[in-house]
Amino acid sequence: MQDFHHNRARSLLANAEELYDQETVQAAVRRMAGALNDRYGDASRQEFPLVLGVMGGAVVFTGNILPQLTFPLEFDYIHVSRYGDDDQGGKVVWKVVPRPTVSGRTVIVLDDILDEGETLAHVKERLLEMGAKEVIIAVFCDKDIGKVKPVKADLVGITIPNRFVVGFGMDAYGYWRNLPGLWAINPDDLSTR
Ligand SMILES: O=P(O)(O)OC[C@H]1O[C@H](OP(=O)(O)OP(=O)(O)O)[C@H](O)[C@@H]1O
Ligand SMILES: Nc1nc2[nH]cnc2c(=O)[nH]1
Repeated sequence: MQDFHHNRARSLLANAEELYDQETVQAAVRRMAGALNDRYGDASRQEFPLVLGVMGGAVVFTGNILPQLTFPLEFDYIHVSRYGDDDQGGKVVWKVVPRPTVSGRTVIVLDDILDEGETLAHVKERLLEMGAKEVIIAVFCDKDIGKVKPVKADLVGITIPNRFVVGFGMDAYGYWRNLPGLWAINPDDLSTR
């Protein structure tokens, strides 16, 4: 079984195309951190935002950007999944829901990707229902799908082409969340697109 996964993961990567290397990814994260620091770093604002990472895909983005934020904040996470181990989205499934601490707060949501926008539209709606004062959506990448999305990101690292990507926290069939750059899977290797 381990052979199967090892070989499948290797073959997916061998056929994939690197779209953005590690340096480009890190430069985008630095730009995003700078933008958030400009907005929330002013001591006179007296704010204490709640930063929420959307697990699992946002784990790498979150881990990279958090140490670059220079203002006081509280960190927590939620866990939502719509793709599972598939390359096409389904129903939004909540695995860890937001805690009541969101009430009355400025909530900065960190996620790896805005694709069709269903996940973050759901997340934003739930946070507002729970009494968040304001929900700021910061996504590492925004996929150019050529359609209007149900939610807009307030801050985007990289706008990417309409390809299924892996790396920097994102997986294909459970593989390659650990890549430091962003790679597009070969369409021939996708099961449903
Ligand atoms: O804009 P959408 O089309 O809704 O897709 C975006 C969502 O898809 C990914 O999560 P996924 O469901 O793959 O779970 P994961 O984070 O555990 O990989 C990603 O982390 C986003 O949350
Ligand atoms: N890994 C991965 N997950 C996604 N979730 C929504 N779009 C994508 C994508 O392009 N890649």
